[in-house]
Amino acid sequence: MSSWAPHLPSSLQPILQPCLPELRRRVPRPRPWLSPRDNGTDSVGSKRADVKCARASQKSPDDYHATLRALNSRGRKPRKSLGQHYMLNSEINDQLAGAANVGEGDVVLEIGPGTGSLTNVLISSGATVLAVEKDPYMAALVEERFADTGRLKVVEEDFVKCHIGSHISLLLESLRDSDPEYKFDVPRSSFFPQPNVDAAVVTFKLKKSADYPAVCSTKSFFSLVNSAFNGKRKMLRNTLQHICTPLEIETALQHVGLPATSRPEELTLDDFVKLHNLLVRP
Ligand SMILES: C[S@@+](CC[C@H](N)C(=O)[O-])C[C@H]1O[C@@H](n2cnc3c(N)ncnc32)[C@H](O)[C@@H]1O
Repeated sequence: MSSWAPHLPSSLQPILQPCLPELRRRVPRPRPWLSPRDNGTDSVGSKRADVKCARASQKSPDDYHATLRALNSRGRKPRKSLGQHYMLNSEINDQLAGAANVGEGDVVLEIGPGTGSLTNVLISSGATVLAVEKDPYMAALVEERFADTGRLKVVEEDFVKCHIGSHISLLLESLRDSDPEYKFDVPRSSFFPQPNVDAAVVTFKLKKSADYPAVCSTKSFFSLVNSAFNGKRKMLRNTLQHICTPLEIETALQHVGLPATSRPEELTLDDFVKLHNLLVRP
């Protein structure tokens, strides 16, 4: 029998590829969606009909009452410490899945599924979802909700600390200088409980290594940029003192054609690359 090889979205391939052995172990091979007329064939036509059937059976509104019912069923109240603001607008979840171009056969990593409102849309789009949820009550709730689909594996862990997280940190490195594309606003009234700010959806495209600026060490480059922005609005000659002396920083800034009093928000990516290559020896 051939091993299960889910189609990975191209942007996630470099990241999820190393996780595939683990995904194969943890996520069961998706069960076929059985429609009443299903005759066991695996033709494209029957697959489409099956997905349609799954969509119809999966769709239930994740509105205010359903969310409250789900939380009450576990005796839970939203926890501020876990940022638990649940999405009440299924149209926004549809738009989210659309913005990420999620389709049949994709494998999606969802961090913090909560009650599963977005999970519902992802699974209905034909994706297999690997969800990492820190709250054990929500992990159990979402696992049960989609148990019969065979398309969800829940890992009850803190994403920041879990094994898959270490692979994804590579992804985040690639996103750091990748241009985000603004998609749409999500008003605060779409969430329960309502947060104090509105949200926005942005997409990122991973850069290929060839697109990266030529720095002698990616690690030390990101470390320098992080230190610079940690002291937001502070002069670089003060925030980078753990790398070299204020005089050396001022001299390097002048070499790049910048004032000795420069602050991080005044530098372009190219300026940071030049500054790094002057200050950090390989
Ligand atoms: C803002 S809610 C979003 C829930 C769901 N996606 C929705 O739109 O309704 C955030 C979810 O992430 C979970 N969460 C928070 N921090 C987490 C972490 N470090 N690792 C995994 N899950 C986390 C919370 O328990 C919660 O279920």
